[in-house]
Amino acid sequence: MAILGRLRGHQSSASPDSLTMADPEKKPQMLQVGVKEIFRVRIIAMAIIVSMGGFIFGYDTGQISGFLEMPDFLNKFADSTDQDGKLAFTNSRSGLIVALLSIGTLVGALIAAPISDKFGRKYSIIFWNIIFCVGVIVQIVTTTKWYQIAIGRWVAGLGVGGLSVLTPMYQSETAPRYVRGALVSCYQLFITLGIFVAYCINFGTEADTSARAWKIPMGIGFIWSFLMIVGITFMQESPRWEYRKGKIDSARKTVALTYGVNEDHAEVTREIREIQMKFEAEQAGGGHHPWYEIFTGPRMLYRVLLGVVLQALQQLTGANYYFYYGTTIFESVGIANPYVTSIILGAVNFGTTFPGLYIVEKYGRRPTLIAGALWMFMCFLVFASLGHFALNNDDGTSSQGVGYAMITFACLFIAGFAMTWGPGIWAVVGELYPSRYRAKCMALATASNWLWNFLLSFFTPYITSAIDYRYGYVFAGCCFAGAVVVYFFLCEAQGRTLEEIDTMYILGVPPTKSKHWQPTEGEDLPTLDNTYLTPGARGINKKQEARVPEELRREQVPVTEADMQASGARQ
Ligand SMILES: OC[C@H]1O[C@](O)(CO)[C@@H](O)[C@@H]1O
Repeated sequence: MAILGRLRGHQSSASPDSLTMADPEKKPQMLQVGVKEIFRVRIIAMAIIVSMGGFIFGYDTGQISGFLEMPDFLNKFADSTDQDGKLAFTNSRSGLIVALLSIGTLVGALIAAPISDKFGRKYSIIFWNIIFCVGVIVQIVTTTKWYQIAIGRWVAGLGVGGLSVLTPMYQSETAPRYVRGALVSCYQLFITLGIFVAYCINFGTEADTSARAWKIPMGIGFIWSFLMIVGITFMQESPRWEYRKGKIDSARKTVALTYGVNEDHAEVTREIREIQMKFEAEQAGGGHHPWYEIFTGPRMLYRVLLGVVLQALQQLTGANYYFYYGTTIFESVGIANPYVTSIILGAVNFGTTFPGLYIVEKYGRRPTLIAGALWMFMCFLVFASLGHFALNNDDGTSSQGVGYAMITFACLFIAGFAMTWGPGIWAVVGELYPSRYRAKCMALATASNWLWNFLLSFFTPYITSAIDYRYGYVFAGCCFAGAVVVYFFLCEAQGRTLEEIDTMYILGVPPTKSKHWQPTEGEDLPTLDNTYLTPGARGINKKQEARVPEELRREQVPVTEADMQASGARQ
């Protein structure tokens, strides 16, 4: 309910008051946001269908640790034996099989932005799903070639990577503004659901020693892609993309549909006008914005680096240490059925992501991420110390009690991650950039997430062999670093419009003071990307204005009272 209140707060601070005060006769019909507006069929459908992109990501992540233990998979592809003479993978082979998906995702994420700008969000989503299916086919048709599995995982990874940029982007461009944050966070929720379902399926097929046992969970991957492709064909294209391509009527229709109102409703007029102004502002500067502006634009280098570092740190917290190697880790601490342990980890991850969606709205980005990082730091310290100092008895046998304690701390860690850094980083990175650079910057930051995902999954077997559970201290250090980075560099975005956030970065508002920073009068004009193009209109002082680059000041697109009245959106 508090989230609801907050949404209402956004709504009222953004518009209706000024509308009604200026012209009490002609009250524009701004939407009152309540439970009915939030839980509409179209919004739920968007949350489920489009978040399938996250599900596919999570399912693939969860599947692999099961494969590495599966008798039939080992029979066909293992290249070594363990101390007990049982078939096993060497570090390089298991590392490659696990990690190639991440390399593919990295490439997929990087090329997703230009493809989606050219062909649209909707068709790109279908395209990346098809690529994912091709990757699955390449893996499934082999019977003996381990490298075919590796190549297939790389191709499937391209699809997962493309979807990891497209899903949050489509959702944020299409969702009604009052549920945008929650919808984007559903992406992470579905990642965790995918991991959990994969663990359950791994468990279900564990006893199956038949020759094709491993192909069942892999083949099931098709189902999710199929559902997403079918579902998305019934959804509208992103109105922002359509507008840019000149399909203005269709864009208006989509906005009306997503808000559940008529096309002449003030909400629709306002949103279409904002899209229009943004577009015109870009055209005013010649419409050509070379890619390197993402580094040279106003405080863009700072923001690109921040996004890249935050996404890297989301991986360096060490969550995937558990998700990729969970079964292996818990077998080595003497837990009888590692599949059961994985299912517990997956369930904790999924279950605690729900409160995560609430927490990030209720307490704000900075406190959530800082507290989460410190909590994860503490959990890894204990986990690593237990593993290194207490796990083995003098006679070399594992102590089950210590093993259980380690699992408890692993669960506490995962709960902390799922409530904070899991969904939180996708949300804050999406808020860092002005619209015209968003796709490229998000692709770069997402690629950083995948790069570290790859590096960690590939090197983890080697590092664990070398330093055993002391590896946990490395993650603990990174979690601590995460708290420091957020404290010193991330501005509080809670309750702010994207334009305000942009202004805070451009003006260099100190992150520690950002929560209470108040733009001076004039702030309320819906100048969108022009935030930094219209410093005067925002009432910022001379010193602050001087920090806005000259050429951007010249690009100013005036927004007059008359303009707003004509649009019927604001007065
Ligand atoms: O929930 C855990 C999962 O979340 C991610 O960090 C993505 O946000 C994945 O890399 C990880 O497997």
